[in-house]
Amino acid sequence: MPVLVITGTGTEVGKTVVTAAVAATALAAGRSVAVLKAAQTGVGPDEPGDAAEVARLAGPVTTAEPARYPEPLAPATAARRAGRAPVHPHEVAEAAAKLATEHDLVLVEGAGGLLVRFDAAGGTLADAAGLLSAPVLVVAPAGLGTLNSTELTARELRSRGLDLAGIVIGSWPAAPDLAARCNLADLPEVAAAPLLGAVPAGSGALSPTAFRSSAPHWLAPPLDGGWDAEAFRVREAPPAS
Ligand SMILES: Nc1ncnc2c1ncn2[C@@H]1O[C@H](COP(=O)(O)OP(=O)(O)OP(=O)(O)O)[C@@H](O)[C@H]1O
Ligand SMILES: C[C@H](N)[C@H](N)CCCCCC(=O)O
Ligand SMILES: [Mg+2]
Repeated sequence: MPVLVITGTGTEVGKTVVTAAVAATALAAGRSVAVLKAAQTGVGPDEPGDAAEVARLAGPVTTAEPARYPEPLAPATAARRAGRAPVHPHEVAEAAAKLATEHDLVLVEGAGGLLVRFDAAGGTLADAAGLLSAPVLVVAPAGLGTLNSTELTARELRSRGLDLAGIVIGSWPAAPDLAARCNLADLPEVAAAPLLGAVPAGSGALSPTAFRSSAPHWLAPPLDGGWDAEAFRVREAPPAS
């Protein structure tokens, strides 16, 4: 069951653009792809959510969005304020496991960072990744401040026994400053995981055609065009649904 959970050091770090780059690369390698936005907040009923943005940029992927709440907040807070049922981690895991029976790769994008709460019990994307035993990709900013938040995220994943697949920089500036340049060596060091790519700043504004042809060049193995589905295979059986 090939599932890759995509989290970040926080919100607005480029998770959706990185998810689109991984999806486009997998599609270019001839794989079928599903994108599950675990919980979408801050988007109105008729607006495109993150999964739709991935499809726009990457191409024909199956999209899934178990729940959407209008206010731009953590899912647990947005659900509570909307008077609606929250999304529980086991529901995210079950949805991903089902999609994985029908696709070569399932990408699960969280909302904000790893420990953002989905429900009132404190369930998070980390819990969903644990239920799936799926590897987790961490999207990080390029510049000053990223070392601390990336190491905290990596430590939390390890403390839960989760597999940190690697780091991808969500928005690599055209003119990287000293901190960004140093971070190319320091990010994999503090995360104790490989740097698996960097998506150039502004890539989300490329035409879909340009995005799809460029995306494989932004990513390193096993995310690049060489494609190794085994890298995303979960370690254990999925939860019963
Ligand atoms: N490489 C990039 N190219 C163009 N725009 C980018 C890039 N990375 C990030 N952005 C922009 O920065 C903002 C945040 O990116 P994105 O929506 O991918 O964040 P996110 O980490 O997915 O946040 P969320 O927690 O809301 O899912 C968006 O406005 C997006 O257009
Ligand atoms: C609305 C936003 N774009 C995301 N969907 C949700 C981000 C929640 C972040 C909560 C937090 O860490 O403080
Ligand atoms: Mg997003």
